[in-house]
Amino acid sequence: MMRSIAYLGPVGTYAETAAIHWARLLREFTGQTADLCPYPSITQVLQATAQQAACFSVVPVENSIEGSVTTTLDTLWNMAELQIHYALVLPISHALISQAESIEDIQIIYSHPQAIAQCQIWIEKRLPNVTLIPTRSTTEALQHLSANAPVGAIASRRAATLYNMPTLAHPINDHPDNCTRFWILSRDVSPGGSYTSLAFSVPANVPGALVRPLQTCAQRGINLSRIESRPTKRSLGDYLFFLDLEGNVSDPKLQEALEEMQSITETLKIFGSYDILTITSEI
Ligand SMILES: O=C(O)C(=O)C[C@]1(C(=O)O)C=C[C@@H](O)C=C1
Repeated sequence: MMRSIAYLGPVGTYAETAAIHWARLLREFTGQTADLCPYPSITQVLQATAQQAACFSVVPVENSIEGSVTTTLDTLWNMAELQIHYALVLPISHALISQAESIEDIQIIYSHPQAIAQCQIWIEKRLPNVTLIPTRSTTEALQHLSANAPVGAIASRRAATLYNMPTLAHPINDHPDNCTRFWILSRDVSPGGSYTSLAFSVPANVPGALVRPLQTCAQRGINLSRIESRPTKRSLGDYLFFLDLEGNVSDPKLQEALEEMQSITETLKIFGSYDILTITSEI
């Protein structure tokens, strides 16, 4: 059966690279083939699977330099249907792409805010007066390039090749080991694995409101590998908490912790248990 994988497009994004790797892994694991469907925003990528237009959504969730991709976390919180099947960690290496004669000629740089943030020090040093304009993806930025305008885009070298555009500098990310974690989500129950992700809101902003849910894990020796807070958007100072735990939902210890957590949180959403794969091969 042909399946479809939704990703943040257009063709040439880092999310597409993650989706291509996922299509390969899916073929290896299950023998199933999949076609790739680009969407213009992360929200639409997630909605595609929630609304059954796609079987999987591939979305960035965290970057080693810039931290969380907040659109992914905020959209998932409002979407009960999706479960994480795998996490893929990909190396991210940015290029400055432009038809300008030299780097110093560039007056405007377009890119995805995450990519701009990952190259802040380089931009400050080489182009301190440049105007930075956010786009919905790194390859969307390439659409603004022109031979007659002093503009540049930050995207991958793969994107530069695909769109036949010159690379003026590479790599320009501020840290060489830059990598982004992507989640592969589906409506099906997650397969299980070494990590469990969840999010909760707390009943009231009172002492212990956060510590009590965390203690359910600490008391059972369950390691917390990540915690992130996001505003509930209900009122200032009111937060949701996203946790990654080491362990599988089916572990009795984790089951007990989650049952207790359920009783002391306002809303608890469990996004499933999955394994993390680090991708080093090129596509
Ligand atoms: O714009 C892209 O190419 C994306 O795939 C999005 C995205 C992100 O949102 O984090 C993915 C990886 C990089 O961290 C930069 C941008």
